[in-house]
Amino acid sequence: MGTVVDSGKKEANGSSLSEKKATVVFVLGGPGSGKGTQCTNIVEHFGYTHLSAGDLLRAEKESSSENGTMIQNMIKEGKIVPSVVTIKLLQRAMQANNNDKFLIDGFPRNEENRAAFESVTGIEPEFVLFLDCSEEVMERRLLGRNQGRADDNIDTIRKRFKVYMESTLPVIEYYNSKGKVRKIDAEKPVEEVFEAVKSVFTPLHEKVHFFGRILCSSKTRKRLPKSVLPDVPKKKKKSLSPLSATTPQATSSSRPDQGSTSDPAEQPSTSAPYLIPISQRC
Ligand SMILES: Nc1ncnc2c1ncn2[C@@H]1O[C@H](COP(=O)(O)OP(=O)(O)O)[C@@H](O)[C@H]1O
Ligand SMILES: O=c1ccn([C@@H]2O[C@H](COP(=O)(O)OP(=O)(O)O)[C@@H](O)[C@H]2O)c(=O)[nH]1
Repeated sequence: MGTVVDSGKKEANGSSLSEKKATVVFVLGGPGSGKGTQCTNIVEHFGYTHLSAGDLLRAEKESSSENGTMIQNMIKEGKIVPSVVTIKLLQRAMQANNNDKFLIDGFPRNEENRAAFESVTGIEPEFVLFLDCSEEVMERRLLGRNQGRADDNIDTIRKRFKVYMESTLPVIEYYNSKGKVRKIDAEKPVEEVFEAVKSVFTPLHEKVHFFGRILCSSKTRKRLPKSVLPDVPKKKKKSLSPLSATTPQATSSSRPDQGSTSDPAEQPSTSAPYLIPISQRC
């Protein structure tokens, strides 16, 4: 669960996020990829608290005389608000909530956001849900969103795409190099995207720890896509190729767009097929 690397980090009100042992999942993807839409579904099914960095900033813009104008200008220009402001809002929201599972939507947007969040809160994400979508589809969705947002116009949308490509994709690459990215095809209809999202979250909530490994129930195993599980030999017979087991990498890859990790430490046990290393998240 969202690794707490430092229990000494305190927010202004004196209580520590680390003490809450918060599980954090970052939800990333371009503007209009469907982050907010899928977060709503995840909240309903898996009991997370949804924190949209953009929503928090928009609320702060309305209430803060100190930062209101700055936030308004940054959003209008599609720029990234300084980490210190966004992280304070996220910390406050997490502290104010009794839940210990948070979906942080639309953050971190750049390397500075990422490093500052980890250093200030002492929390690393459990994983990063990456909603992958083409600019063409995202642009169409944003222009049809109709929520009266100051940044859903074609000029600002183009600027947001540029910032996303230049600043946010490197963050996704960073987490991918750590095996933490779960990539989803976000161009499909909402329900189909959520089916894929569910297959990422479900094992996390049904796992049973067993000597440092995760034991999947056969029920869970039946629901998992074949590609995320190692092969299960029907009978105990000698394999011609002991290294031929499928690696459970359907939703995670060594780059967001391709491939899989080849780290032997990350490979599943082929001798005990129902026991899967924790790092493979079932
Ligand atoms: N899979 C989808 N297919 C079609 N439209 C979608 C899909 N997901 C979201 N939308 C719509 O696209 C718009 C942007 O979605 P939203 O969840 O607000 O994206 P984000 O939070 O990533 O900016 C909304 O109007 C939403 O209803
Ligand atoms: O961590 C964040 C999240 C959002 N924003 C600003 O808020 C805008 C809207 O972000 P949101 O996530 O609400 O919408 P999206 O662009 O993903 O549709 C962005 O373009 C940024 O200007 C920011 O500066 N930092």
